[in-house]
Amino acid sequence: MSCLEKISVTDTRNLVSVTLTPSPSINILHGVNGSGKTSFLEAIHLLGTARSFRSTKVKSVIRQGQEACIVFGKVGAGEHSWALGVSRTQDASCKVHINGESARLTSDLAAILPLQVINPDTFRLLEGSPKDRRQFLDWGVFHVEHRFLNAWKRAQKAMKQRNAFLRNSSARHGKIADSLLDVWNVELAHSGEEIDSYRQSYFEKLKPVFEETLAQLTDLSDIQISYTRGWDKESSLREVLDRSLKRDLESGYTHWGPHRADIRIRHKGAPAVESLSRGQQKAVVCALKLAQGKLFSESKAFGCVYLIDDLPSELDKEHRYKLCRMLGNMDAQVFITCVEQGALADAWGTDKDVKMFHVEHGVILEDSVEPAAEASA
Ligand SMILES: Nc1ncnc2c1ncn2[C@@H]1O[C@H](COP(=O)(O)OP(=O)(O)OP(=O)(O)O)[C@@H](O)[C@H]1O
Repeated sequence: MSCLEKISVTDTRNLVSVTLTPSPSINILHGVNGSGKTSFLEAIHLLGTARSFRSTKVKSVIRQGQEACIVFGKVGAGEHSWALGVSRTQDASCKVHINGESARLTSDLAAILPLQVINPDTFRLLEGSPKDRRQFLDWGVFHVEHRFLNAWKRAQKAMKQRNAFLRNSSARHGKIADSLLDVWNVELAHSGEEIDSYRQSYFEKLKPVFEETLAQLTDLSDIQISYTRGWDKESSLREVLDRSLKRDLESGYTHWGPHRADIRIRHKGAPAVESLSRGQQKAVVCALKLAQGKLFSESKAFGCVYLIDDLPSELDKEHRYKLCRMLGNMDAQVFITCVEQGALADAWGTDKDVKMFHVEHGVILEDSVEPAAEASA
């Protein structure tokens, strides 16, 4: 599995200077509200993506009064090991180092430290916009299909150019304009079909794993998930782009394409968000995230790292413990936050390497091992 063997965090929210040696399996961070638990997960996220999962404004992540936040980590995956370093400064600049060398692409970080986040935002998979579900889907596709990123970039570029053309009425006349539009239509149609084929084949693998995971987690039945590609399933994207040109010109943007893909999640035929309780919704979104982690580790020689903020919230004891055991059985390193130390204390058997950390005013200390346990060790 991909495993964070050591991490040092400096000036990230209320964490002044924290160094931890986590368990390769389960790590629990407990402490009262505002102590710095989520900030620690955020620091791991910075290390794996150079971004926060809480805010698009990097300034809010840097400790007040400081110039930069810095996170270092040592990551082991199979036989390989990497030293990662990420720093973000007040002027929004970003420095990424991989094994001492400066790296340009944050996608390089994501490939080394693949992260799965489960937090209150994860509910957006049900209640959010198609963009949230596309991002979820594309995380999986990106990690299993290396050609996806290139196709995605090509589609983004072609879409941007096509939309600029649609909006610019003075540039829309004459033969040159027609041939330019044709170039972008061809490029968008080509890359869009390619993206769809990767998404479709990933979704076909994800669906049964999701259904099996959900059945293990809850007795909820009648949940259906389906993939829609973003344009009429009977026609090629090229045909659809040509057909919708008049409408696209009127509104100044491209109506159909891979940017409209979505995953539909329904319960008894209606949108799941409308009929499921909050706890049932959490079970569904957790099953989606767990399924994605399982597929990931099947396709790679290593598993991903889970960041789970406030695991106990919304779940009763039975579902909480089921989720914990399923996480424990996965090929994954897990970081969980909770308020009460006892909330998850006996969720795993003694065979699991569980480390508990107490978080208080931005200081994180590993819980001392019970004297009795020490004596018998
Ligand atoms: N840029 C910053 N500089 C310094 N402190 C900050 C900054 N941003 C947030 N804080 C403070 O950091 C503390 C830690 O917040 P965090 O969200 O990590 O707490 P938490 O332990 O996850 O709490 P909860 O259980 O309520 O989710 C809070 O007291 C917050 O006010």
